[in-house]
This record gives sequence, C-alpha cells and structure tokens, in this order.
Amino acid sequence: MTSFGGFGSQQLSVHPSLSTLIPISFAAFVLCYIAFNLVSRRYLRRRTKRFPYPPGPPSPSFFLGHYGKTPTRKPWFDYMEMGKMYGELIYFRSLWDNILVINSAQATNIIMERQARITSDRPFGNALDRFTHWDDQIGLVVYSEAWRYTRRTFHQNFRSEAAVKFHPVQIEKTHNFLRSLLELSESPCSDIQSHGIMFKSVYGLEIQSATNEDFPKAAKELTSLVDRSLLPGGSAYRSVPFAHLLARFVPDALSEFARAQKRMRETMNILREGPFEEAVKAWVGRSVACSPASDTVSYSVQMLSAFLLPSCFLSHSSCSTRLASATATFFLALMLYPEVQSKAQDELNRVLGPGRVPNFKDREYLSYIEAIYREVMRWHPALPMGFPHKSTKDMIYKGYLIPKGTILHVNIWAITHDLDQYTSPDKFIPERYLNKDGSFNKMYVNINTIDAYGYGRRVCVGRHMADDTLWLIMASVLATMNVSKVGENEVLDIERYYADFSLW
Ligand code: HEM
Repeated sequence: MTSFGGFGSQQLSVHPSLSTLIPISFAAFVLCYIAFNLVSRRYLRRRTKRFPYPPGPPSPSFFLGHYGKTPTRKPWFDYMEMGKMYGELIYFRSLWDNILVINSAQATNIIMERQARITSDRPFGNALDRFTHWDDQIGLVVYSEAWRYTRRTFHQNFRSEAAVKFHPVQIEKTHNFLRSLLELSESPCSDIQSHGIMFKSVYGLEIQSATNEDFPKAAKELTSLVDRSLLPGGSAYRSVPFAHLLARFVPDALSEFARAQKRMRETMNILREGPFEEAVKAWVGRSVACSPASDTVSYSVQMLSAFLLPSCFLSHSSCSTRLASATATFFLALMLYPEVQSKAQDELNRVLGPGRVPNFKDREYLSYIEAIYREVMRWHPALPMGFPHKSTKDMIYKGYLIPKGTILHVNIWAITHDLDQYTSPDKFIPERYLNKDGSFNKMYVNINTIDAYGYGRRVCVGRHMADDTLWLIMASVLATMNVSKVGENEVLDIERYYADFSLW
C-alpha cells in the first residue's frame, strides 16, 4: 500500500491550492448561474412567439449582454439618438437584467401611469442592497407594505396643503441665500441653502453649526455614488451572486468594488442615524428653536415605532441636490437669455411695485415667473433619466411583450425635448406656457404635468415642497438682483459648476 507520505507529496504538486480553488469555484458558480438564467430566458422566450420583445441594439456578448457597454456620460442623448433607429422603446439586456428605455410621452403615460399598479417596483432589494442599506430608503425600496407605509406618512407631511408649514423655513433660507449672493460670498450658496431647507424642515437642524455640517457633505457624496446605479444597466452588477460577500469580506486594498460598497454603507449610516438622533436630542432638550419644523420632529418621535424617518432620509438629502441643480439651471438661463430676465422684472415691477420681495401669496399673479419655473424644469430636468422602475407582471404594449421583471427607465430628457411637443426644445422659451394675452396656460397648472418629477405611484413625493422652494428662489432672485455673465469665459465656468450639481 502506498504510504500517505509518498502519495501526499505527489498530491501537493498536482492539486491546486485552496487559494486557487476558491476563485475557480466562485467563477464556475457564477458561470453556472448565468447559464441557468440564460437557458431559462430562452425557455421563457417561447412566450414571445406571439409577441416579440421591443426592438433594441444587438447584444455584443451572449453571456454579458450589454454589461459594461451602456452609455454612462449624459446617456439621455445616446438613447434619444438610438430612438431614431429603434423608436420609442429600446430594449436590451445587461447580465440577466431586461432593460427598457422609454423615449416618448405616450408610452410613458400608458406603461408608467395607466399600468402603475404593475410598474411601481424598484430593481433593488438583493443581498448587496441590504448590505449597503439601500433597501430601507423610500426612493429605492421595493414596492411593498414597508414602502406603502413610509410613502403614506411622507405624503401626509409633504402633500400640497401640508407643505405650507414649510413656508417660513423656505422664506428664511431663501432670504439668507439672497443675502449671501449680495455679499458675493464665495460659498456655493444654492447648494448650502437647499440642504438647509431640507435639514431644517425635517429635522429642525441648522446645517451651519459645526456639529452637523457633515450631513450635507455625506448626502452629496452618497447621491453621486447612488446616481450612477440608477442609469440603465448601472445596477446589473448588484445582483451578481455573492457580490455582497465580496463587499463585506474582501479587504479594501484588494478591491475598489469592496471599498466603494463599504463607503456607501458608512455614508448611509451617517445619514440615516445622525440627523434624526441630533433632532431628537435637541427636541428633548428644547434647544431647537420653535418652528413649524418642530411639528414634524415631534410627530416623527411619536411614529418612531418603525424606520420612518431614517428611511426617508436619503431621499431628502439627495433631493436637496436636485433643488440645487434646478437653481443652477435657473442661473444659467438668466445668463444666456437676458431678455427673459428683463421681462420677468417688468412683471414684478408691474404687479408688486419696485423693490418688494415676493411671497407665496403673490404667486398666482406672476404668470411669467411661473412660466420661467416650468421652463427650467423642462429645459434641464434635474434627473434626466428619472429613477428606474421594475415591472411585476408581463404586459403588452403595441404588440410588444414587456416581460415581468423588466427594469423601466423613462428618458425624461427625450420627452421634454420632443420636437413634436415643443418647438425649438433646446431653447429657453417661457412663453410656451403662456396664452396669447400673457396669462398662464391652464393646461399646465397641475403639478403632474411637470415631467421632471417622475411618474406613476413612485412620482416624487416631495414635489410640492420642491415646487414652492424653487418658485420662491426664482421669484426672489429676479426681484432683487440682475444676473449676467461678466466676461466671455464666464459661461464656461458656470457650465462646469452646473455640471457638478447635475452629477453626470
Ligand atoms: C428639483 C427638485 C426635485 C426633482 C426634479 C425630483 C425628482 C424626482 C424624481 C424624478 C423621482 C423619481 C420618480 C419616479 O420614480 O418616477 C423622485 C422621487 C422622490 N423624491 Fe424627488 N425630486 C425633487 C425634490 C424632492 C424633494 C425636495 C424631496 C423631499 C422633500 C423629494 C423626495 C422624493 C422621494 C422621497 C422620492 C421617492 C418616491 C418613491 O420612490 O416612492 N424630492 N424625485
């Protein structure tokens, strides 16, 4: 009988070590998983004999689909361009995610609004999402009882009539913003002020204080991390099996992926715990100045039975970045279209008299300012590809099958720049929202006509507050100052600053 020793020494040289075996078996498992998914897709495709999938670009790789090949820099332009070849729907696969980009208002209305019952899920909720705590944020959480509960409470506090309680905070912060602009402060004013409105409205916190200025910084950082995953194909890597184990156990030095996911988890922790704890501390110690915001905090303390505020928090913070982005668009428009500014100031002088800063009661009398706000939202929508939705049932649209589980992206930019709907869509023309006599066209009164806020049951739940904030900022700036470019190179600088806000 061969001795273990002799055989063993031979064994060592022939068999791979454990450190080789682990990655090989991991790779084998991933390949089997992909193969299984592709075979089951092929089987499922039998259903499409009657109804084909919508058209889309041919897949560059059998296994990966378009993984790693989807556009990431201002992709809304690419999908608009592709629309010339494929039409209003563009369908493709990234790993095993079926992805549909919707380029038209009509398809959006039918798929996202009329079929909202089955298109309101989000493509998150897997193990990696749980690791990074994505799954407990209202904007990312799957369509579930938890989402319904959070959304209902959010809606109660932010619906049109309730959002009125934020007016004093909005006025205070907007006036601070005007002051800092007038003092020609070097600080990135609109960013700080919009974060200020969000933090003070919800938590009663002053972000200028040394103790909590980390929050807006963390919020901005997180937004940039999350935003890329919201693009078509941007989240396919998140459902790779064991990705969460890589993120959790692989040392940061060995993997950029693990480092980024851990950073995301830490940032999410700062944001979901910190501001709420500070607000409760301040509330208990009565050190928060009595403001309408305190109502929200005291209400939230009562509702603490669940994850309520922490789960809303990411959306608050990332959405203050949207406010900053819309404000930057407004300044860009004033610089590029001085005649718009003159017309708005004529209206303010006529309706309010010279020198008076407008307030919310004046809004209905200021049609041109209203039109400027609407045009800002159309011209450069702050989230041009919206947030991804996911379908929970098969559906048929114009003879095409959109299978259950498809990730749906509306190209908001394509809709707000559709030549059939808007003449010269790349130009900033507030008059498109006005009647011939200068009054505001009633067709656009409903806030739901603003595409920038998204669609269906996941439509932006903070839109009334955003709407009030942006209108007030725009009206107040126009009433108190002239915005113009100083030299020829200035526009370039401003555009870089603006690009920073819009992240892509
Ligand atoms: C210019 C300002 C803003 C824009 C353009 C904007 C846009 C959007 C969009 C496009 C979505 C995704 C809708 C969809 O899935 O179809 C969204 C979701 C959301 N927004 Fe906003 N938003 C803004 C400001 C705000 C503010 C100020 C708040 C909070 C007060 C807020 C809270 C939310 C929340 C919580 C969601 C997730 C809703 C859900 O998934 O059920 N947003 N927003």
